[in-house]
Amino acid sequence: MTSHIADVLIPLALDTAYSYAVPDGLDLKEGDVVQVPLASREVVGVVWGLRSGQGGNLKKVTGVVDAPNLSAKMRKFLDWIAWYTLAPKGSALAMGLKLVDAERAEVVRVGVRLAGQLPKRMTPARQKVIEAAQDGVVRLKSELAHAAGVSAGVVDGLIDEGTLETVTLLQEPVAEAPNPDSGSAALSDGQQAAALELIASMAEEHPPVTLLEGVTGSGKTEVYFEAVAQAVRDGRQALILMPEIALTTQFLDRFAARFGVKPATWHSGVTGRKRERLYAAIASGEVRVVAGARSALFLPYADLGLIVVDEEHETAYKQDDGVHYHARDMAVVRGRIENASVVLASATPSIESRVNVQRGRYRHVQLPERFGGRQMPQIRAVDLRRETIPKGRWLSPTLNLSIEDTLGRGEQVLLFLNRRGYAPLTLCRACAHRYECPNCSAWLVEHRFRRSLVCHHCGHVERTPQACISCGSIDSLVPCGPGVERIAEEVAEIFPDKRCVVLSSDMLGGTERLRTELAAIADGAFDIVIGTQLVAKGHNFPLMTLVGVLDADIGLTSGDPRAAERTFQMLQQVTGRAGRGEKPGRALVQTWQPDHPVIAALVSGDAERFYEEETRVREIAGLPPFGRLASLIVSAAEREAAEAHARAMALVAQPPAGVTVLGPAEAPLALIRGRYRFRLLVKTEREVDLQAYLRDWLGRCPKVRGNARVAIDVDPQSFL
Ligand SMILES: Nc1ncnc2c1ncn2[C@@H]1O[C@H](COP(=O)(O)OP(=O)(O)OP(=O)(O)O)[C@@H](O)[C@H]1O
Ligand SMILES: [Zn+2]
Repeated sequence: MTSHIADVLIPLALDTAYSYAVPDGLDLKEGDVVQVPLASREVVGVVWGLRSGQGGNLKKVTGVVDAPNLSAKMRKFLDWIAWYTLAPKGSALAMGLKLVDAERAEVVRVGVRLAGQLPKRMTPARQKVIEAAQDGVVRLKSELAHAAGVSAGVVDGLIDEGTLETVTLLQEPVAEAPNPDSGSAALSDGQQAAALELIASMAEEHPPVTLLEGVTGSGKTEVYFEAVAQAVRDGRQALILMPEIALTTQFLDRFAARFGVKPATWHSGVTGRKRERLYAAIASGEVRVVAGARSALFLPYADLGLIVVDEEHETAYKQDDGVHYHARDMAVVRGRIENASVVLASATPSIESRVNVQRGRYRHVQLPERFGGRQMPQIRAVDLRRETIPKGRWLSPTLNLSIEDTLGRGEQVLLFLNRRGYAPLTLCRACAHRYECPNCSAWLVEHRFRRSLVCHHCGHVERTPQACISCGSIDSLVPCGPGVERIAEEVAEIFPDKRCVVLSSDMLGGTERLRTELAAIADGAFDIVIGTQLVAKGHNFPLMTLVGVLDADIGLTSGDPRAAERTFQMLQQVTGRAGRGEKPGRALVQTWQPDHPVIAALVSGDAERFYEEETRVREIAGLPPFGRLASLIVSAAEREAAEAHARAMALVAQPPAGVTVLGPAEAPLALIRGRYRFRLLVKTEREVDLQAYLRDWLGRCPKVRGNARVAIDVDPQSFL
């Protein structure tokens, strides 16, 4: 008799599957979720492979867990991610395995209703229950007891007597079925043509990746909704990935207007039983459309026909801890494995996706105009070298005039500054002490409203002191530079009778409050909105006609190779919030460098010029997507340990032709959360197998000792 061996992958940072003997009589399939012994514990894992063999001295699989089987496609996807990111396979699995926790498994709900037969012995309490149940409605036992004003025992007694009968209550569906033909949108000709192109491509034998590029306010959402409708008609599932799913009330309403119901949503705020039921319903195919954050990419779809990546250029798609993956790129991989169409939507696509169009790897569908004949905003640079702004103020006279003018017409203004808090740096006027985070190499940011100094990297908070902690002087602290709170103060002084709101991700009241405020802005409840990048993305504020960018240069000076691209995208997005309603919009961009290519391209409205220039710069420098990058961060609690290990790694790098290894160098953020960081950067030509080189190199590296760690980031988006 041949017995079987199961190779079981365990969702821990382990790179190989462990072998177990399959006990007689246990019928296992690949992808089954099982329980196995590991060291002295029992853990859950997934059968990654099955083979015949004796396995005499192997430990045995304990049993099968009642959780959806992980399909071959899903396992292939997870293997691929582990290969690409160099993460342990078990860590990739951990992202894909959201187990049904047996202890919290849903209790079947039982209801009762009148069956007719009277009890042999009638009591006043029983009489009350029978009266309360007279209407024949099915109620939970506890509800009926409550309605009758008796204890649950009385209800139980009547069940035993046959007076009441029990009925298993149906669970509410996790998500209702979207109707693809519910509120068919009246698309513009341009939208119609774009939608048809997407739909046609879905029927191809190997569905392509399409870049859906449309200017801000062109109505991309309505276009990809048509592709979603097609997936639903085809009986397949659709996934819409979004960077800020928690703030998308407007989006959910638009979905409901088109499909009759809201989509299922998946993000970290969906917890407990809801999460488990959703997971199971996605695996069974019951849930047809999911709108979710990047983690929704790891759900076990039964038959995925379409993936939309909305705002595909967003940095929020990159996960920068644990498994370092980019959800946009992994969506393309998953689409290929599932034979699903992939639509990347953006008004400001990444250079990567643009180049993929040029290389013929992606299709290109464009919407060059705004929906409903609306005009793009007029954008002007305000040259800060020519403006006289009083010390401690940031709004230029030119901007102030425009604000006044706009408010005078009863329209809305957005002031954009991508800095949270009151001031990015605090120093002592007496001794020049600068307030710095004890755990990170970063200044503490003053949050005046909370009366505290906060580290934006590790969350360290201290109360803003009355006396300088260094020299003891009283009232000597000065804020340097502006954050949104400080701008709000200035605005309140200049426009005292206007309704003003500050929006940033650290707002008190959290997501719930943000949602309310965003809706209030759309309804015109505020005159002036001051916000960080949070307000720049995706929102539709119909009354907003003026956008003022307070400091367009902030992002341009960082050493990040993507600084220009990021700044361009951000400015294009935020200025794109102006003039989306009936009235035309304009934008004023305060800058010290009006001739900078990014600012010049923005003002001229010639995005093409920017893309061409930036693509050329990347090509000459051999930067992505013309070359490949990986960053290795070595960190440790002691600076010497981190540096020594990074140096030891560099010694055995042995880069072959086409590969350059730079560093180690102290990372720009040399200390985060009490860990010192050194960085090695690998740069290769495009044809080089980067992963193979990295594996080879890591194989030669000395073992990490103590608390040192090496984090590998393929295609890094952050260079801090
Ligand atoms: N076919 C349509 N019928 C009615 N309204 C539409 C239609 N298409 C778009 N709109 C409206 O036009 C506005 C802009 O659309 P949408 O938000 O989809 O633009 P977008 O291309 O996603 O822009 P951005 O990239 O700036 O977020 C919205 O208010 C939307 O409701
Ligand atoms: Zn810190």
